[in-house]
Amino acid sequence: MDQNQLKQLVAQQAIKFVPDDCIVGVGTGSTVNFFIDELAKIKGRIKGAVSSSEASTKRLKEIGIPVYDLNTVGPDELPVYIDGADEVNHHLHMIKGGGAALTREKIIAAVAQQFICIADESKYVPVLGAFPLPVEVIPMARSHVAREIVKLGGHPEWRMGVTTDNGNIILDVHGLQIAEPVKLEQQINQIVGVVTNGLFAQRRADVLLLGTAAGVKELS
Ligand SMILES: O=C[C@H](O)[C@H](O)[C@H](O)COP(=O)(O)O
Repeated sequence: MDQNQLKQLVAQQAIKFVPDDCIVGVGTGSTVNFFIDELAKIKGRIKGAVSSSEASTKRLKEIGIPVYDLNTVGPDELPVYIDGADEVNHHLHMIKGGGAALTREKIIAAVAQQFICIADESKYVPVLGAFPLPVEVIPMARSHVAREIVKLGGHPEWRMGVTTDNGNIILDVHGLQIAEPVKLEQQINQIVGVVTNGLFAQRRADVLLLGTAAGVKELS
């Protein structure tokens, strides 16, 4: 099976976590795009979605799924958030933000009762950090944040030409072997000018659906 087939497989499995009549949290990325295709097949049994990016919102609307403003949706109405990851470890800590949607993703993940991560097996790693850690930064703070990240041992690189849905820039931090994800997530978020970073460790996934050649493995 190729990578896209594995992504489709986990997207199909994720549907079983979507209760009837609910509002479902929808992430961003190529794996989630397969999930949106699956949602199209069951759209009659859900109320709608909240979305973590303009790109996912557009896809959801195209297939006729109503997209709610998160401010009008409480945790009781949001049983599940489904999203991909760039890397995930056995604690279900993740690196996210390869598609620059990390901040809205983290906000929806904070509200949802359950976070289901869907990923193909290439994303499953023993130690996070080979994938450069995305950090969303207020544009005027770019150089300051970059200098502070160097003090933490990282090598930040400005993702040129990319503006997030929130009007900010992304620094991709190379060279980190992330032994303590919760601590590093906090340290980077404390730098003035950082909106948030792509470590999802304080709020990790509750369930990982991992697409492998032998089928979908469920870890929790
Ligand atoms: O900003 C993007 C998100 O965090 C994605 O969920 C992540 O990059 C994984 O995307 P993909 O499913 O395309 O590998």
